[in-house]
Amino acid sequence: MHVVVNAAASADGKLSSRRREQIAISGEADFERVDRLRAASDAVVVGVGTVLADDPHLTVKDEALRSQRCEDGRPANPARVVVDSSGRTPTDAAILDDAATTYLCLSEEAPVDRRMALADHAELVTAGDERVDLLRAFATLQEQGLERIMVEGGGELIFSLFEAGLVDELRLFVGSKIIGGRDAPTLADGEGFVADFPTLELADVDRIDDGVLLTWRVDER
Ligand SMILES: NC(=O)C1=CN([C@@H]2O[C@H](COP(=O)(O)OP(=O)(O)OC[C@H]3O[C@@H](n4cnc5c(N)ncnc54)[C@H](OP(=O)(O)O)[C@@H]3O)[C@@H](O)[C@H]2O)C=CC1
Ligand SMILES: Nc1nc(O)c(N)c(N[C@@H]2O[C@H](COP(=O)(O)O)[C@@H](O)[C@H]2O)n1
Repeated sequence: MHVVVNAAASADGKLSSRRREQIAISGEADFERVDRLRAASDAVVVGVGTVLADDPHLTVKDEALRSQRCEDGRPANPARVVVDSSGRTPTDAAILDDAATTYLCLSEEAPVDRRMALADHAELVTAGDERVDLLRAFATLQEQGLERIMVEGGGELIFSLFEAGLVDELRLFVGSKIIGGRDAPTLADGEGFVADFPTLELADVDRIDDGVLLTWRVDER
């Protein structure tokens, strides 16, 4: 399995505002790059915080890229995955439509009524007692044949994936906006590290529009 975290941060390092509303940090060229990365992936992963904030669809937008996937014998869109301990994903969320298979990674905490409501819309994976055990959940995804994984956020999930040692690569677009706010989400939120900080090796720097795409490989821990 190869896990790529892709996100867009403002010049001051925020993924969105303190209102946790979706903000277009990427410009047209970067959104096209993100679309190509989605098209090259077997699954696109987000945390339930992103589903509740953004109601994302997480499909490939370019029809030519979807057609190419079909010609290659793959589904038109990659699978979608939500990390959602207690099954808070609304049943009318865009991510649960018929455009792609969706996996909901739950923990044992998820109430039976939520499981029953969601089972009609998604494949349910249970891993972990309270929060989702990411190592076990990702192992189950791999058993389903999902090898090329793209994670789109948000900051809580990205921190936990670094903590679990699951990230192989980080692609961060830094855009030309200042968002500010001490409570605005950043790339890696959660508890934060105080020692054993994950370290990165810079692989590429590309200018895109008025921003910069930084590609790092994550060192083994
Ligand atoms: N600019 C960008 O590229 C992007 C920006 N965003 C922005 O980020 C914000 C949302 O991010 P955020 O609030 O951090 O939410 P996340 O999308 O990171 O989801 C976090 C939630 O996932 C659930 N979860 C379950 N298991 C785990 C685990 N092991 N580790 C971490 N989380 C777990 C938790 O909810 P529970 O306990 O209920 O399971 C947790 O609160 C929005 O404002 C959105 O717009 C999002 C993506 C990309
Ligand atoms: N790459 C990128 N740049 C930005 O500026 C963004 N705001 C995001 N957000 C992510 O994209 C998801 C929306 O996907 P759909 O268009 O609905 O398919 C959103 O939920 C964030 O994960 N990404």
